[in-house]
Amino acid sequence: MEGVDYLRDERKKSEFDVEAMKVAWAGSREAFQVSDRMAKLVANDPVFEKFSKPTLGRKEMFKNTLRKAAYAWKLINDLHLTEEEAKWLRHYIDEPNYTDLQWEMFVPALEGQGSEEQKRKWLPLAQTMQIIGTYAQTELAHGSNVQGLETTATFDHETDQFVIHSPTLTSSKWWPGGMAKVATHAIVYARLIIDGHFYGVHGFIVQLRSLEDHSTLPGITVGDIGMKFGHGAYNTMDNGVLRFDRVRIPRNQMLMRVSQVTKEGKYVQSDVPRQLAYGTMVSVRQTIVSDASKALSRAVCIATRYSAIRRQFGSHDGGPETQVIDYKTQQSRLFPLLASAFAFRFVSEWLKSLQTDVKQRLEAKDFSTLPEAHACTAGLKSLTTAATADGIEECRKLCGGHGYLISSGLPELYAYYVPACTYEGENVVMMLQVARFLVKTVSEMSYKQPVGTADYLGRMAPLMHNNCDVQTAEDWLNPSAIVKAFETRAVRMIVDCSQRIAKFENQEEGFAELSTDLVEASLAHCQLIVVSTFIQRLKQEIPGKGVKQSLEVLCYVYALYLLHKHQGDFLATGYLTSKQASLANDQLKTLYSKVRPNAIALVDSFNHTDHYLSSVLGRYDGNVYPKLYEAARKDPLNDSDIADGINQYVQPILKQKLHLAKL
Ligand SMILES: CC/C=C\C/C=C\C/C=C\C/C=C\CC/C=C/C(=O)SCCNC(=O)CCNC(=O)[C@H](O)C(C)(C)COP(=O)(O)OP(=O)(O)OC[C@H]1O[C@@H](n2cnc3c(N)ncnc32)[C@H](O)[C@@H]1OP(=O)(O)O
Ligand SMILES: Cc1cc2nc3c(=O)[nH]c(=O)nc-3n(C[C@H](O)[C@H](O)[C@H](O)COP(=O)(O)OP(=O)(O)OC[C@H]3O[C@@H](n4cnc5c(N)ncnc54)[C@H](O)[C@@H]3O)c2cc1C
Repeated sequence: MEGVDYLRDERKKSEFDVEAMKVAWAGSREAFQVSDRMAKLVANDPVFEKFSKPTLGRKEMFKNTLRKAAYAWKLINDLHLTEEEAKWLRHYIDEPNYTDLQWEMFVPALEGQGSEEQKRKWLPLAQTMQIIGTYAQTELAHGSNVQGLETTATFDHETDQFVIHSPTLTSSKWWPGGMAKVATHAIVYARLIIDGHFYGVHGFIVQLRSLEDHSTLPGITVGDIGMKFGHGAYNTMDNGVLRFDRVRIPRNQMLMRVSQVTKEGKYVQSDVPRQLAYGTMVSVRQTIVSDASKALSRAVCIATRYSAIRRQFGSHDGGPETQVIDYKTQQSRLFPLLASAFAFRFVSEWLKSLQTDVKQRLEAKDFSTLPEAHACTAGLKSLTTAATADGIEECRKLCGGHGYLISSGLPELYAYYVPACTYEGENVVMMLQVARFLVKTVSEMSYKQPVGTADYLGRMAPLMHNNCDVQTAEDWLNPSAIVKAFETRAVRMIVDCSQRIAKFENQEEGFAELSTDLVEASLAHCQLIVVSTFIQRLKQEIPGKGVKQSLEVLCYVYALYLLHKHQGDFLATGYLTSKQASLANDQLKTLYSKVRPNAIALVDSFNHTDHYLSSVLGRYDGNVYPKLYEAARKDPLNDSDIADGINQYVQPILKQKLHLAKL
């Protein structure tokens, strides 16, 4: 039997309706149709071919990506694609480039932080790509600490302009995507100075390049920051360094939704919180959570299909060896990742709806849910990107030696994905933001009832004193037992930290001293959100034979896997006995055997095309070995029998050996 037959047999074992599961994964039939259409459009167009990428040099690779981005823009216009379709099209092209910054950061920054007048002027230009923008916040010496940025924007009364300046080497803008070679404009974050007084960091629209010939404008020095981790992965992007030598921009190019500077040089703070200036980061963090489920599902799809094809040991009387997916150890590494992909998918949908709600409230001048939205996006960004990056690497290992080949698709995916742990808020820094929110919520509870994702903190008394009543492994198949366990663990960890901080004379010092425990407490809170969201999603109608049941199994796998992984927390907080933790682990093993027959169908439900996966190991048809062989044959080193350099550097050594032998 060949890999093709193995996957065919696996698909026959499925206990649920795969087409219905595809819809559940996508969120709705319409969402499925849009993404499916765009995936096929990209996969079937030779312009978007990407197998040659690993063999290209940096310049060729960059140019190739520019060509694809230009072609994609033409398709978007020629085919009159909707915003949603265009987003999926860019996603499936699967090459980081300047358009990510244009659509995910530059346009949202104009939308979220521009005044109505500024939006009228700049948005049409950006939306039609008459200008190309980037988001220039991070500097050589400051990224996480936004208030520590050094670039200055000094108001000049006489000319009614701001003077944008890089006073030091360390103030050079460093990292912004698309900035080195493509962006014509940037939203530059700088310290606003009026009459020698500092008014905080604000965003300014600054033109970097001529719209006529693309040359850099006077006073601007811009370039690429150099090659990044992984060959093809993120090197299609021109992350840049940028310096300003007293560049002048009109006053009305400071983003003025949150605060304004008048012609007289007066600083006016609107009646909106200054944190709204960080709004672009909040909205991108939500997109990053959604992207995590896509990246993890991609790695899991490859590792699961290959695990069903790969056989090692266990052959008796010349029969076939055991499929590696049947090893319990393989299942215990793979199936929690499969479950996590679904969990992240559902939490990202929930986060999107939370954000829509916050946006509507902001328009009505209700800012009450802003801190919670910030904590949720920051925390879930951190949780999902960390788990996804680790998960991709685990999938690579699950594929044994072949996982190390570029043709497996996994090394490039990892290298492309791992910076998500750093950009848009370094993950530990983000978890500390969650901790601030939680500690503050606890400290305000005497006069303010916690709501939303923190409402369980308001049920502190019972949660602090109750004990788990699970007695059998079966008892763990109960959503309320699971939620109660996660709530209790989180509440006890948060309260413990809060009480210990309160003992410090200086609360900031206490927070810093306890920061490692606080990060763990924040993680417990965020895991509770993901687990609860999964459980809530299952309360909704989910059509299709066996779909809901399969998702229920995955939900339990996700929750009990976390419980097992963090059993130290659950035991230390005194809610569980070691016997109950061990029963959870027993149940987890039973659940793996329920996932097993459905594993291939579950990864088919992601609806990933072979083009998107770009993996010989993850091919839909399972024809792995012939295609691995074919891919290897295509390596440039195999172009000739005697490679360049052999005659020059190897033959002389061999000949020298002959000479020595004669002696
Ligand atoms: C191809 C890529 C693959 C996948 C990508 C997929 C999708 C993504 C799409 C596109 C992206 C493409 C490529 C990535 C490009 C990357 C871009 C970037 O990285 S841009 C730069 C991002 N930088 C950061 O995120 C910096 C992180 N730092 C901060 O956010 C803040 O400074 C920090 C939160 C650390 C706050 O520091 P602090 O000094 O404490 O804050 P401050 O005094 O300013 O504020 C205090 C007060 O405000 C609260 N607060 C902070 N932030 C927010 C917020 N955003 N909203 C609401 N409230 C906020 C803070 O908690 C505090 O509150 P309290 O006073 O304690 O109550
Ligand atoms: C691929 C990529 C693309 C990017 N694109 C852009 C872009 O388009 N525009 C842009 O402006 N920026 C961009 N960035 C920059 C990115 O946003 C920053 O790198 C990120 O915000 C982290 O900041 P940092 O580099 O200053 O890390 P640092 O803050 O210096 O982190 C270094 C270490 O210090 C720790 N640390 C920092 N502060 C604390 C604290 N208070 N408590 C405890 N530990 C702490 C961190 O946990 C980390 O371990 C990009 C970065 C990458 C990698």
